[in-house]
Amino acid sequence: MSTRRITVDMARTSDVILGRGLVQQVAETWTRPLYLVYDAFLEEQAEALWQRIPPTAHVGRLGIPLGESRKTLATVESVYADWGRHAVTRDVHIVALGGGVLTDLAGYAASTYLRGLSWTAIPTTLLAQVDAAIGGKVAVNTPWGKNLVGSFHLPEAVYIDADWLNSLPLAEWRVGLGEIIKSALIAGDPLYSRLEQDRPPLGTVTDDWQWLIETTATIKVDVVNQDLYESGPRMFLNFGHTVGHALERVVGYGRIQHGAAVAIGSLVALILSETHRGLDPRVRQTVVGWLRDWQLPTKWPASVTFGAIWDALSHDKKARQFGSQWVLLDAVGRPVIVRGIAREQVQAAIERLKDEYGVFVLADGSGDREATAQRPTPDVN
Ligand SMILES: O=C(O)C(=O)C[C@@H](O)[C@H](O)[C@H](O)COP(=O)(O)O
Repeated sequence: MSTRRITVDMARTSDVILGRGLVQQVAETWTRPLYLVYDAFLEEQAEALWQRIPPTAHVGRLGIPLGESRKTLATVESVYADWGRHAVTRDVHIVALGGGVLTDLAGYAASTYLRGLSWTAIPTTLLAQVDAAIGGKVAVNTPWGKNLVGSFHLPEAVYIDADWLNSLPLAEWRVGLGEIIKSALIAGDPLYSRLEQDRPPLGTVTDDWQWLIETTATIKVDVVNQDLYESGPRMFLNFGHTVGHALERVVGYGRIQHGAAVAIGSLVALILSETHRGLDPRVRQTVVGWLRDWQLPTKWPASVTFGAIWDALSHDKKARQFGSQWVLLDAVGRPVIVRGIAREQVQAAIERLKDEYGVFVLADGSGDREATAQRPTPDVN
């Protein structure tokens, strides 16, 4: 029998557009039917944005109270229900306004409703601007693991306006720092050397911050361009997240900030990089200095046992039937995927972290309420 191969080959693009004040300008030009999903804590800003969109484009809007603990399928269902009420059809474009939790959740709802609606992300937190909103990974958490139910659904556009960050509480700036540090470690210079020279204070958007945001976003775009579906180099973006996500699951979603969990996870990955790949220990010293400067943790949460972490690691999305895979470093800018790290070796790395930096008691209220504490942004009116 002769065989024939015909191939579906579809190019997909996703524009990341950076600039101050750009969202307000662009909203006035939106004419197709639009539905706005936003973090309920951004009610005032969402109202201002809605007023800028021509009324003929208005289909509906929904503010959802969010936080990592509400990034669930139940919340997605409440979004579907509202889309059903508004008779959302395939030509309706979804606009998602908020932090990483909101863009992950709204993007996931958009990827599944009517088998996929087009969407645009307007990230309003540092985490979302440098990482979460870029690259089309959309997901919700399950009791078994972080972001376990999700898909790859590229937003048509991501509008990164750093002015949103001027109203962000310091704790929420810190949530995003873990991703900037991760990007510096996997991509190296110029980001790494810039952070070595200077770590700008949190709280106000300056030219230094604009540079850090644009550079980190560009690193992410470059990696996603090589490997949208994470079968290779995109795994590097998960540096520090293997143990980070396990910590979030073990202590309970929203009970530890994502940035704090990634900071601790990055130190474990650096220790393993030293023992398994010969990474220069001075890299870890440098990173510990950055974490201390920016008041991110270096210690291990006292209540978290190794057994619980090990169980949680089995749900890491990089794991395969043959076992776990880790993102480690041969050197700054030279990440590598490593298989076959034994339980005792992971345990030894965590014990070493505890010995060298100590443990801390996770206080109530140290959790992640990304975006929820954001105050009205003066420039959206
Ligand atoms: O976009 C990616 O790819 C990343 O891995 C970026 C991570 O920083 C981000 O937290 C992502 O959501 C984690 O991906 P996951 O597949 O482990 O859920």
